[in-house]
Amino acid sequence: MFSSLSVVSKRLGQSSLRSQVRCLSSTKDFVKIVEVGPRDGLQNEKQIIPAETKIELIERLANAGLPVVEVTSFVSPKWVPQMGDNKQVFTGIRKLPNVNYPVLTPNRRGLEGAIEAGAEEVALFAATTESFNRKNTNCSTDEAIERFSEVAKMALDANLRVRGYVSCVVGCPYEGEVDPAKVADLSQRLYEAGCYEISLGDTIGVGTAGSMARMLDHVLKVVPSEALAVHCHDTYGQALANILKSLEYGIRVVDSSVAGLGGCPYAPGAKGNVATEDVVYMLQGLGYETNANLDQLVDIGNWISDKLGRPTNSRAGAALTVARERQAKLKEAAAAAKL
Ligand SMILES: CC(C)(COP(=O)([O-])OP(=O)([O-])OC[C@H]1O[C@@H](n2cnc3c(N)ncnc32)[C@H](O)[C@@H]1OP(=O)([O-])[O-])[C@@H](O)C(=O)NCCC(=O)NCCSC(=O)C[C@@](C)(O)CC(=O)[O-]
Repeated sequence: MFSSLSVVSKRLGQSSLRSQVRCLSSTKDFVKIVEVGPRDGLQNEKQIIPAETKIELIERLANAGLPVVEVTSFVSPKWVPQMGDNKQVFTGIRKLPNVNYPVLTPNRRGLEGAIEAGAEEVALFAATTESFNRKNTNCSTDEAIERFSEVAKMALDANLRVRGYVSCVVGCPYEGEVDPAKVADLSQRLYEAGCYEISLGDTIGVGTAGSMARMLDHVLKVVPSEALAVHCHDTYGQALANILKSLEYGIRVVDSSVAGLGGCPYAPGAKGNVATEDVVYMLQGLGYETNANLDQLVDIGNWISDKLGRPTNSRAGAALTVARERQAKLKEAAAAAKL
């Protein structure tokens, strides 16, 4: 049984989101990209990023054709000060009608803040290990399950869409290798709590195509591929391979972060998410539709990296920038030769 009947009807409403997104595609197989840079990326920055910069980033990402841009998180500012401007950012963005703007909420207080700001979609999260839950949200795994079940119910009652994250699906920074059965169990609980989509987070980027496959073998027994996403950090340079493996398993939702921003403040050593530019480049090469404009994404990645004072972490972004410059020089030289 994939889910309890009590949440099926609410999830059916939520699944219209998936079909809306699929309509964007014509004949090609569609992969939905969930851009998490403004939240997962910027939550990990040491420097304070002005709210205006975050707002511009979110608006530009939506304008580049991405169907989902995770905006911020309504977590305790004592725990993650970088997201302390959540309400200002959420209410400051000019929203496009066909784009979803989820926000992360760890507890009832966060949900109330999200609703007050006008959010229509929230994302809940829990990790597979006791230690990570303690470090990230100051509670045990059982308490995390209790919390997200309560918050999911409240959110669904308020007619919000609910997404879920499972953190540490392959490895945990405190406990090491993770048993895939634990991932399946937590994914099923989130699904049964009413999440329309469960994002499987390789939080510290230790996964390989092999360990992803073993984990997916378990999860797909309890949650259908249509309700799964992958969220791959690129610490070991395996993220694209892991996404490719997930595509083979029928998963068509990929979380990514422009310029490869990010990491989790409670996952020491974790690198950023896989870069959105790299994912789009790979998906285009495979013949998938994403609705994303790669040129615009490269510009956005370069722009936000400039703001942060460092080069982009996107390999495709960096390469395409060099290729563009070379192209421009060749054009200039050709024009000069004509004179
Ligand atoms: C869950 C808590 C709040 C528990 O933290 P706690 O200290 O146990 O909570 P508390 O209930 O005792 O409250 C402590 C203080 O925070 C306030 N508070 C309490 N809740 C909120 C709230 N929602 N918004 C604003 N304020 C809040 C509360 O009012 C109180 O304020 P005080 O009375 O001391 O002035 C805390 O641990 C927390 O905020 N953790 C979030 C950590 C986080 O954001 N981590 C990163 C996101 S997860 C991630 O990145 C992984 C993911 C999703 O991307 C996928 C992957 O890669 O795996």
